[in-house]
Amino acid sequence: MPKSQRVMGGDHAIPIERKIFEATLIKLWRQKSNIIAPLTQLTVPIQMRELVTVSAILLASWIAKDVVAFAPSPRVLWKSSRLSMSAETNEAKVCLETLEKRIKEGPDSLSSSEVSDLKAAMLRIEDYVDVLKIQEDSAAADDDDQSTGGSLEEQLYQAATQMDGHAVTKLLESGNVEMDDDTTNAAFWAVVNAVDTAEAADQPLSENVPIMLHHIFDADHKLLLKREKQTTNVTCMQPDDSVGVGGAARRMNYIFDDSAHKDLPLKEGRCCEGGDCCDACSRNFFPTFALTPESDLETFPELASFTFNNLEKVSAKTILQFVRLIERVRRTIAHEYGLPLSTILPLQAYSRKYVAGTTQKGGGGGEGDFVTLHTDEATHSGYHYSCVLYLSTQGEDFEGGSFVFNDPDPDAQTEAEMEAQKSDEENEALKALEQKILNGEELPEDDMVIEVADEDEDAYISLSDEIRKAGRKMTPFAPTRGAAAIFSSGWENMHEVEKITSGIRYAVPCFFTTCPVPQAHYDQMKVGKPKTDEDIADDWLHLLLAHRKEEPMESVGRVKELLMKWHCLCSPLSMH
Ligand SMILES: O=C(O)CCC(=O)C(=O)O
Ligand SMILES: [Fe+2]
Repeated sequence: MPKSQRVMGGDHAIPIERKIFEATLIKLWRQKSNIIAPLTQLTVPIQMRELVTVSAILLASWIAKDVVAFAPSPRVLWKSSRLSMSAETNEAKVCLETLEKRIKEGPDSLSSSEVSDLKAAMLRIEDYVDVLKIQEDSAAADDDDQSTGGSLEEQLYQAATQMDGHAVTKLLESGNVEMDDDTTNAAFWAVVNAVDTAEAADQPLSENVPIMLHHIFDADHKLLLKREKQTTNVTCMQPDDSVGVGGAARRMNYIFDDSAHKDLPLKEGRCCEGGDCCDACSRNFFPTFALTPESDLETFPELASFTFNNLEKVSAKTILQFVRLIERVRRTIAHEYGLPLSTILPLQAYSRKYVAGTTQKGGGGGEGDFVTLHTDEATHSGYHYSCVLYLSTQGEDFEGGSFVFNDPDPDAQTEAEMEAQKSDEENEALKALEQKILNGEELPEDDMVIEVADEDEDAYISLSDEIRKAGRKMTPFAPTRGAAAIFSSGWENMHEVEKITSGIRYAVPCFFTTCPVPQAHYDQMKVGKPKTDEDIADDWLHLLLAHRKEEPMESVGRVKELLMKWHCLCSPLSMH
């Protein structure tokens, strides 16, 4: 029987208007952005019963959450979209009736027993879903999909949500259809579900996981190209080691105190030690690098403190989301700087928490309320391209804390010029005075005061700030959640983070290198570069997704391997 007939069987029609649900869902969507991701699945045409069942689960979880914490896992959502039995739909109907009451009569209209009934019904719906049956259904439906699959967009959406990597590849290769935001998002949650299911069953990951991830990463980058971007081209700079004692010290690899950073003698050109950078440098701002639900700390709580070194308690959805964002940055760098994707690897990426009133512990990622002026490539010679992705919004989550590019001010006078100007002005004034005296003019009292500089008494600026900003041109950028700055890591892009005066600021700095990994390093690995999609799936599992407790040395080894194999994990075999 074709799948569409099976699903649409009229006997179990549910007497609830689709449009009521759509309206309610849109309302909820606005109110609760943390459930937006699964909801976006509903904007494409889907079967009435699927819609009703998914709606019931989403709404029920939303209501139950107001009373007790309860949320359906993405796995349940995914499975629920495949329900086709009358029993489940009856449960869904009961849920919906209770929900309708709640929607009509307001949040307090449900008694606690109705809430527990609702929760019990939810659990029963979950129980009805039989993984094996779903697999059989989708296998049986495969052929039917070919003939009755609807528009290409619908077919793509179906294939993506069913984790049918090969069907997605075929449709995309036809060149007649692309993954839009909804399909990409649905595909992402389908992957999360597949990973969670495999983990629960202690099964290896299917080859469809990397295949779908490659398509998601491709789509993410194409979709980003349509969003706003502001680019400023800048001249690449590097330290000029031929100058002075500082240069001699740098030639000996002596590391300088940061307070001297802005005074480093520089020359034009890219340093890019050991790598292969583009010889043009720039700064790029993307106000919506990540969409709101993608950087939501309620949906992805572990994004706030993410490090590849400790994934033991991090959910697969957050790990996948973090990787997805970092890969979006990597692809953007390749695109912006015209570099082959395979030549760019992440060297470091983590979440950084800034707390007002704290001091930074150590140079790296500890808490603190500011970051002193620095150049990323000076911090690590392998950092060639940088990105900071923001998870908080200035003015909402914290005050202060602007990201600032700090450049020499071309219009600023040097100290010698300032002195010369001062004495010129003094001389002029003296000459004028002399002339007046020679002319026998009477001198008003004011003329006895020689005005040499404008002093604005009101504009108070601390001495340390005055020194910090003297002769510098500051270009501040106000962080907002989901925004990102991507820039070349050289001395042309010296930057700092201004002191945060209140609140907490979360950011994800990530640094990329163009230094090639020597083949010998791959050869030393227990499992070398992946050769098949199954190999890539195994690498995903072992390097990122298998939750385990590790000794520090184990995790260092794993992260090193992860970063070296990043390109292999995140791009299809044909691009390795
Ligand atoms: O948090 C920021 O805005 C910038 C952080 C930064 O510059 C760094 O980690 O190198
Ligand atoms: Fe930095």
